[in-house]
Amino acid sequence: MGSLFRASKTLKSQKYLSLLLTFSNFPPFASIFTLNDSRFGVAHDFCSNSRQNSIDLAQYSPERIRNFSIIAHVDHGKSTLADRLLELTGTIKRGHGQPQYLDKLQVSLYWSCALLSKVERERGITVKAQTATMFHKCNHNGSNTKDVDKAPTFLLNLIDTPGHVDFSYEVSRSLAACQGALLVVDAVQGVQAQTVANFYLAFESNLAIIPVINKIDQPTADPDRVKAQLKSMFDLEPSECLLTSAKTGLGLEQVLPSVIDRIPHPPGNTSSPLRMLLLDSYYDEYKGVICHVAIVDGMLCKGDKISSAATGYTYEVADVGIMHPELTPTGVLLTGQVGYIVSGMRSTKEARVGDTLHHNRFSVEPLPGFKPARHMVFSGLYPADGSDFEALNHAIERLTCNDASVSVTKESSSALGLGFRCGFLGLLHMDVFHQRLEQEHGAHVISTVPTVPYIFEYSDGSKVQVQNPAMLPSDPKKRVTASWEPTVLATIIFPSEYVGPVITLCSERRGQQLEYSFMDSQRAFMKYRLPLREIVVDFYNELKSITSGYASFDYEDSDYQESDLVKLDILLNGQAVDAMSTIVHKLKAQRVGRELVDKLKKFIDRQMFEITIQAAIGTKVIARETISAMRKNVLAKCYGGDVTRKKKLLEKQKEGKKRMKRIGSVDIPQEAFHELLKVS
Ligand SMILES: Nc1nc2c(ncn2[C@@H]2O[C@H](COP(=O)(O)OP(=O)(O)OP(=O)(O)O)[C@@H](O)[C@H]2O)c(=O)[nH]1
Repeated sequence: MGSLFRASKTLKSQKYLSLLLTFSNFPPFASIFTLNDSRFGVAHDFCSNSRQNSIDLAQYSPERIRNFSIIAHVDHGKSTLADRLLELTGTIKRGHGQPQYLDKLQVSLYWSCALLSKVERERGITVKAQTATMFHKCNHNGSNTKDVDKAPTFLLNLIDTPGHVDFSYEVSRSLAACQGALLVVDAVQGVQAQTVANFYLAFESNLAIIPVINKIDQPTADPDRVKAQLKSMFDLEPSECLLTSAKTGLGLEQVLPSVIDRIPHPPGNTSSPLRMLLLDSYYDEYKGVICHVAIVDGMLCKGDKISSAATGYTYEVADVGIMHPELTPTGVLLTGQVGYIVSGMRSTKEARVGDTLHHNRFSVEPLPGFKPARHMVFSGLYPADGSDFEALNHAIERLTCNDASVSVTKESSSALGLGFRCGFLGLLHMDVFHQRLEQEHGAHVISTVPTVPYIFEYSDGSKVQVQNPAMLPSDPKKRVTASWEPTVLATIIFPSEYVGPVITLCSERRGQQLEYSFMDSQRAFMKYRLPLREIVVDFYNELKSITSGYASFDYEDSDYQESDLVKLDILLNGQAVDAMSTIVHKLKAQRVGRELVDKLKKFIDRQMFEITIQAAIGTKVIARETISAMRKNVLAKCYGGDVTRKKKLLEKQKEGKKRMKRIGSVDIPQEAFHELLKVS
């Protein structure tokens, strides 16, 4: 056997060796790493790359690995806590001068991510989940030891998650690589809507949950109240709660020992053929596509040939390593470890999140993937100047390289020319995408009223999903016989004194109350089924404003419900502007039509001819406004003189204006489109 090992020093011979191992009784080499420590040095020869690197991952058998995530409601302090843990383990320097390291992880290396991170910092939110590997010396029972040298070192993979509801998809994919989660709750605000949503995501994924009550340094912090809430809502024991201040560092020393003690190690099988889960990917100018992966079974070495279970494509691993916190090559990744690979994929579209990658010489049972991202909001994006179409096309391609959750198809509008129909995870996601288009690519875009995916049934029995109001047929023979709209299950938590206004708001938005209770004497908890269309535009802002900013809100997709939907057209001088059409509930059509017409009147400048603005359902006009024409004083040069001459001049002007109205096109400023986005 020894000679067999020696013969396998090069990567080339590895291929033959693995074949030999498959047909012999020898355990495949991955198992050697964990079964017998004394053999590590020998086994290393299989993956000669691992020796070239300063970090030797062979020391970290699954028992010495913990993969965990930090989940919390927005702003409860996940990123700050993550930063402190990175500092505590020496992964980053204390006072590195960049607040929230995980949010800006790739700034120095990857310009495209840097700008995403700029958006994140400007808005103070996490958009993209990030991973960092840390090393921490600790006793097996989780106690920090005084005799540091004797304690084993653990490899900890920390996955930061976004807090905003739009990105709960990111949260669920981060959780797939974890065995435990720190559930961070603000000691002042207590349990909020996303705390509930994230708790259930983690609970359903069978993760060990460690409650962390953060911000205890705040003068109004009330950790006992939060402990009681956690007990009553999630049955989490008060004695299990950690009390911390990520800002001052208070209580942080208990966090990592608790992670090691309470979170199980990754369960994978070291001796099985390689199975790794593709968690995320992004495009780098120099290296190409970089994939974040979790090794579930077996091991991966640089130079290995791998295949995708989803696409069947084969790749050669050109680089492999961990995020420590920048990309750090290790040449190898072993069972239970989380890291990155560079494998020559041409575009992130080949890197399907949730895909199983395996050695191409073995066929394996694919791992359960994630739910694919569901696009909740669709909007048309058009270049403000039609000639910039190619530039916008290029900009969108570049952006979607790093954000595979945006769907893009080309479309054209008679009013705006060629453009794109894009699907987003939510309104914030759409906003962030716009902001990036403008900031990173200097693109000036006009976006159309956001819409949700409706389903329509026609008189000929066909059923179609409609993401663009312009897709509804104008052919009167093809009548709509039934329509359905997507709904969400919304969780709203707010101070009890605002119960009245919240119920009013939800009923105005056609909500159906499912649950209503009090978490404690101060906070109410409600569950509503709401049409998605009603929350994509301005619901959250309005909820915040009626509750003085204290309400929190989260939602999950639910079923489609039958609904009486109509297409509302906007006509300028009798011509429908397709880019301004929208689909609304019949009961709301009158109000929305009136609002749209009023808004447009404010934003369209007076022109040399009269402009009529109408809102119509089919041929029935339901709202109308007129912008009077600018009048040129054609009589300016007539001093006194014959009255018939003046009359003649005025008649001529009237004729000219008639012609203009007919042939003149109305200039619609960009702001008019932006204002329309806010009408719900
Ligand atoms: N007083 C106090 N402030 C804190 C503490 N932890 C975080 N903060 C502040 O709370 C704010 C939000 O912190 P973040 O770490 O960005 O919160 P987050 O949960 O990561 O937010 P998202 O990334 O948007 O999901 C920041 O202004 C932090 O400085 C703490 O322990 N005490």
